[in-house]
Amino acid sequence: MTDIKLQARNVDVYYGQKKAIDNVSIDIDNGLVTAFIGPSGCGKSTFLRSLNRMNDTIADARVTGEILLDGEDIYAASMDPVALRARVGMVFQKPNPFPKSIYENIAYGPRIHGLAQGKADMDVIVEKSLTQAGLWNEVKDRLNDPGTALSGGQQQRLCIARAVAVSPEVILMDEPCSALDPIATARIEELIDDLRQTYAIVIVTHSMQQAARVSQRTAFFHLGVMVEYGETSEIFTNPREARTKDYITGRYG
Ligand SMILES: Nc1ncnc2c1ncn2[C@@H]1O[C@H](COP(=O)(O)OP(=O)(O)OP(=O)(O)O)[C@@H](O)[C@H]1O
Repeated sequence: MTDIKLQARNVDVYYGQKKAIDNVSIDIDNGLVTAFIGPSGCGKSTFLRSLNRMNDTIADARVTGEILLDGEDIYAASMDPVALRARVGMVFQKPNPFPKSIYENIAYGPRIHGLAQGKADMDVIVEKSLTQAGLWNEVKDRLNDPGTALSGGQQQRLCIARAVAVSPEVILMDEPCSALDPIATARIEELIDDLRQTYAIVIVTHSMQQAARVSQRTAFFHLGVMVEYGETSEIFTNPREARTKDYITGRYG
């Protein structure tokens, strides 16, 4: 049985006159990792950003169609984009900790969203978030050190801890390992598998191997169109569309 978290219906995304996403409809399930793959410039990141209205921050970007979170239209006038981005969190390509302490990196979001009753409560949230991101043991004795002093892989786990600290429902990841070495990448991939028990996860990746390792569903994009979407194992072993097959067999990319 599927448990749909996000539904996109006939979504187009424009940058000025240019259409970057053309009529994409997709259901994204709870409890699963969904990977977006496709050649550079096919619109993966653009579509990902439409799922939590990050495109609102780009001056000439425009989204049409419908995106529903638990059946609720995220582009409705009544939807507060800041509250939405707490529910649908995002982790970026390059780790981007705030220039603050490790503790403050985590505490910032819960504080602005009023999620902690006091210091003791905040300490619990900080510990829980860092534990979920697999970072607690490495940083528990230096919570006042700057987040930027951590290694790249640790910084990315700090950013994941920051996203989970506000109790999101969905986590969007835009090539979260592209700046990391193979060992740090493996840790993030393990973490993604743990996190999917709690959050719906959508990951954009350049790496087909990574998509095959971490995801249960894969959507293949090409030239702004979602060509094919299905079970990851099917997409990689038995794609329906010739364009998918050409991509996964390395004919272009
Ligand atoms: N801020 C922007 N303004 C104008 N055009 C943009 C903007 N961002 C992306 N585009 C264009 O939209 C198209 C889709 O880009 P997007 O970054 O979403 O693709 P992508 O599949 O994520 O690519 P990559 O894998 O290289 O990151 C491209 O033609 C790109 O040039």
